[in-house]
Amino acid sequence: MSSADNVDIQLVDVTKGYGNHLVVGGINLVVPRGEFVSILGPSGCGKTTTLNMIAGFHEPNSGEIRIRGKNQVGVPPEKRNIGLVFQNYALFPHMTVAENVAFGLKMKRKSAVEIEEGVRRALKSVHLEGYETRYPKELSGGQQQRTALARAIAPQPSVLLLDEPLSNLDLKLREAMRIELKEIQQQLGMTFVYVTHDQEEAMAMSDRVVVMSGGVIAQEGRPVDIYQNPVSAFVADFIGKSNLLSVTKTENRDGKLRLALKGGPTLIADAPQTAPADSIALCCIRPENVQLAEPDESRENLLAGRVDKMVNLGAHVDVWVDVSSDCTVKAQIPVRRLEGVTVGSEVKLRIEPKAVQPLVG
Ligand SMILES: Nc1ncnc2c1ncn2[C@@H]1O[C@H](COP(=O)(O)OP(=O)(O)OP(=O)(O)O)[C@@H](O)[C@H]1O
Repeated sequence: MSSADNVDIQLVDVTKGYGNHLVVGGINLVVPRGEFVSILGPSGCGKTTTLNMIAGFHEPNSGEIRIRGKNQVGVPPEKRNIGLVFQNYALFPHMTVAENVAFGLKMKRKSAVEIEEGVRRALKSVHLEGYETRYPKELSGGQQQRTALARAIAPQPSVLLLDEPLSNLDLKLREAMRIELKEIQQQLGMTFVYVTHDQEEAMAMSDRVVVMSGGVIAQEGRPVDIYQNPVSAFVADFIGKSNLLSVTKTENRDGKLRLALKGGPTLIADAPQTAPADSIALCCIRPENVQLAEPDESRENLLAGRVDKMVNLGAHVDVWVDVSSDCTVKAQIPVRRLEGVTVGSEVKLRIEPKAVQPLVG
């Protein structure tokens, strides 16, 4: 945990409800300075409500929101030293790019020289030098979003809050902007809190991902850790692709966790065990961690089965293998490894114990 003076945002037991509907159910979060944090979750899980409370548009029912150590409850948005880039936070159409970017600096009553310098610096950060005199309608979607970003960062806020800022852009531009946003954030060294329902976006840009479900934090951590060690079926399913296989019996023998899958086959799991053996109801295996074994291979964690379905996706093939009448495992196999394998083939799958993640139901 970072020391207190290195923390930009802290949420302490924050709750928010509308009528008797609790939409944020007691959130604790610490965002250190310079971190890119994504709040990720399905529609309605409370992401925007959480961001709006940090911004000051909504007050929490209970708990504290601290920015750089100071409780912000009761402090209006314009006094919070935050920048905002929201999907619907449109540019002023009657103002040029430079005037849009100057807006926040003017509100802060900066001098003409400071405004000019601030606009120049912000436009340089987002690679829009030369566009100063254009109007928003003369810009592409990506350029408009970069202008909105420049407008938000020009007053040099402590923290930038972004709510689905890329969702109106087409896929190609969205992917390009992900890389650009991350680079800009790193160059500025500014704290970014980014709300999205797009797990790829969150994984690609964030230092840390906070997964929300039903108004609470389901898991938080580095993208790689969340991907490799989801703590629940919800997180495993929401982040990336996964096999979620039913476990009928769990046994801890010789220091190894043995999971009996529905229909008979057993897998050994070598993953941090976060729950008692008898509460484990599922295991998560990522399809890319399932390999084709040699026919004569003999070792632990081999599953024999019959190919049920194959979908060729170019570089790899998704292969569904029935390993019992009640259990199908999906594997992602490089095309070159699949010679001679067709639907109906008998195959053997190999899954490393560290790729088997036990989960409670
Ligand atoms: N002003 C309001 N009055 C009543 N209910 C609200 C209000 N604002 C949000 N809600 C409810 O709170 C819940 C969380 O909404 P929120 O916008 O935070 O979700 P979200 O995770 O950001 O979803 P999305 O990705 O769809 O924007 C939803 O069930 C929503 O209907």
